[in-house]
Amino acid sequence: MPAKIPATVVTGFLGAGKTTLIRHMLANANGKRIALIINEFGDLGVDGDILKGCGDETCTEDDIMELSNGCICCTVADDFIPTMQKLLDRENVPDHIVIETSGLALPQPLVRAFNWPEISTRVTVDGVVTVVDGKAVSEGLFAHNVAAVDAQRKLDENLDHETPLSELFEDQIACADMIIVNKADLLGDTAADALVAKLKGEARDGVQVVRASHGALPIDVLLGQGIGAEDDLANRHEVHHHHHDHDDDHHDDDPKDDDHHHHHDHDHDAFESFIVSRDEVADPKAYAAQISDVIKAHGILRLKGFVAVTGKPMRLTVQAVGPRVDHYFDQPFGAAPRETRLVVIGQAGLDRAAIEAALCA
Ligand SMILES: Nc1nc2c(ncn2[C@@H]2O[C@H](COP(=O)(O)OP(=O)(O)OP(=O)(O)O)[C@@H](O)[C@H]2O)c(=O)[nH]1
Repeated sequence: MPAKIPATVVTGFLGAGKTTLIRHMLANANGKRIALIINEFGDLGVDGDILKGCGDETCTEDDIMELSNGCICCTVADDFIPTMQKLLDRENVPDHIVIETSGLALPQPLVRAFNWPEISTRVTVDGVVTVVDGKAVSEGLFAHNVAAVDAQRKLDENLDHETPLSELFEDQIACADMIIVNKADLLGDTAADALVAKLKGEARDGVQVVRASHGALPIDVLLGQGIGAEDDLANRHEVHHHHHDHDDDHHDDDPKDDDHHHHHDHDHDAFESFIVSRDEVADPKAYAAQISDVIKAHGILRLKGFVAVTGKPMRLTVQAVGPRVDHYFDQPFGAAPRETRLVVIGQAGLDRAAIEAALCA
């Protein structure tokens, strides 16, 4: 039987730096043929576009597959498994598969999907890499947004009850084989070391915790862990499910049963996303400041997309994680329509009309 193809799952909260890390990895692939599967939250394929537009010969459009919007654990049969099969049936099979989950995904259901008979004999989970926004986490947040997290806490009657954000974060840590404390450039050495030590204490035994800036890590550190995570699910507790569902002892490896069982254990409605379109923008710097104000006023967790700037053939890529807004011209619009489109992601209950109005002003 041919050796199984290794697949690495890259997970981590919204804006932690998953796409940046993958981009660095592709640019330094040393001839390894890597196929990518991307699962984004929000209908606008920003991460896919950024990766396809990066110009590295190692990431051609052919090697990037996007899962349709949605929660992986509920679309395994319709979306993930067929996508994997397509990839595995190619003549030119990849050396390695990298899967970027949405920042709001629980990694466990995805790892569990590797036990489905349709793919279990042909691929294995090489390892789960969890990217952490070091700056946000060392400030006591898992998203760089005090207002949103505080608002959520206030809604909680029982102080001990975890917020959906911290549940996600804990699940992503509990499933990790390697934790990347990213954005180390924004932390002092002392704070970075303290966070590494703290996460080492929280992670399972033997989990590596490493620091990085802009996801710059050697490919040999990230890939080739050889863990076989799908055989080790029982050790990757889903914090949320254990605490809140005491009848749940279904942590065996029957994938279909488990998938069904978890179908609605987590609340998809806890988060929402929509796209805002507008006409051209005159001044990129002023518009970035405007976006930052809107984010603060409305507790938006993540905002990203492309902006058409008057007189510029290049598109302006906008990336906001909490109130910190990055913007840069990355490439010409090319065949894509010359328009401004931004995806807004936040906890449910965003004031869409007001946000649209403020972003279009
Ligand atoms: N200062 C700093 N910024 C970073 C670093 N890594 C990523 N960023 C920036 O953080 C923003 C989000 O990075 P992405 O790589 O898109 O994050 P992501 O985890 O893929 O985001 P989602 O897919 O939306 O969950 C971008 O503006 C990046 O340039 C880092 O190490 N340091």
